[in-house]
Amino acid sequence: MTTITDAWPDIIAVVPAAGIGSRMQSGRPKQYLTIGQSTILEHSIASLLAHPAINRVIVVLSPDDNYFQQLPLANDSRIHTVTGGKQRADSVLAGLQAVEQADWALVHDAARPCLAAEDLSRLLSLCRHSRVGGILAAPVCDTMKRSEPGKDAIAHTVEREALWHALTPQLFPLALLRQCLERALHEGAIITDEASALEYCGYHPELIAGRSDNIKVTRPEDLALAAFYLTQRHNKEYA
Ligand SMILES: Nc1ccn([C@@H]2O[C@H](COP(=O)(O)OP(=O)(O)OP(=O)(O)O)[C@@H](O)[C@H]2O)c(=O)n1
Ligand SMILES: C[C@](O)(CO)[C@H](O)COP(=O)(O)O
Repeated sequence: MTTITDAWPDIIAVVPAAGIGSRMQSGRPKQYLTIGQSTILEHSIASLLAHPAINRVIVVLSPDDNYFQQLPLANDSRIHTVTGGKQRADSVLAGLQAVEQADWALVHDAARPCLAAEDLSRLLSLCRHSRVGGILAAPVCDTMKRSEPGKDAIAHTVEREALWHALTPQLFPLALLRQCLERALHEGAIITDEASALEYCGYHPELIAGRSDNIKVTRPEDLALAAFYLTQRHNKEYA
């Protein structure tokens, strides 16, 4: 039986999908490349809508996007679209500013199609006890080097204890995230994920250890890896 305490707060998902995927070197924006019968964007959104707490998604599109309207998603009443901006953070803020009412904002890259249900569930549990929110992240396993400025030469090794790869989704109180992003961008801060906007404003978001196969499809070799992970996950053949 579902009691009041089991009810989820009002969560809006925002999916930044307005990039051009230049590092992918493909003929179309990478979020519209296909794995199996679906685009990377569709896989990413499906992983969110598979959770009972997520029933509203704002997809942030490039003003030049000619692909989204061709997808079945375009007719899904749970999904709305807005136009993005020059940088990822501008696109995320555009999505957040289009939200009239929600308690929490869950931001997930369109380019991360391999999100596991158990990781999403563990991240979402933050909204039952956290006041700041947090992110999925994977502990660094390789030795990390910093290069000499402008040279492919090692300056020094970076201590990897307590070093994490930030992933998405990232989950924050909507009002707090919107306020921090607006301030950080207005003040010219370099913001590459939502957590960095909160850090800029003095907050310390929680880290939720997530699977390292929640990859962001960024370079050409990532597409086959994402297909492998999705095949493994769904025991289906994604040709
Ligand atoms: N102005 C931008 C830039 C990026 N993104 C989205 O943010 C996510 C992560 O960004 P990234 O992997 O850098 O995507 P691109 O910017 O498209 O890739 P590249 O930097 O190679 O051009 C992607 O889903 C991308 O579509 C966005 O919504 N708006
Ligand atoms: C948000 C992110 O995926 C966390 O690692 C990453 O910062 C996106 O960076 P990008 O250069 O916009 O892909």
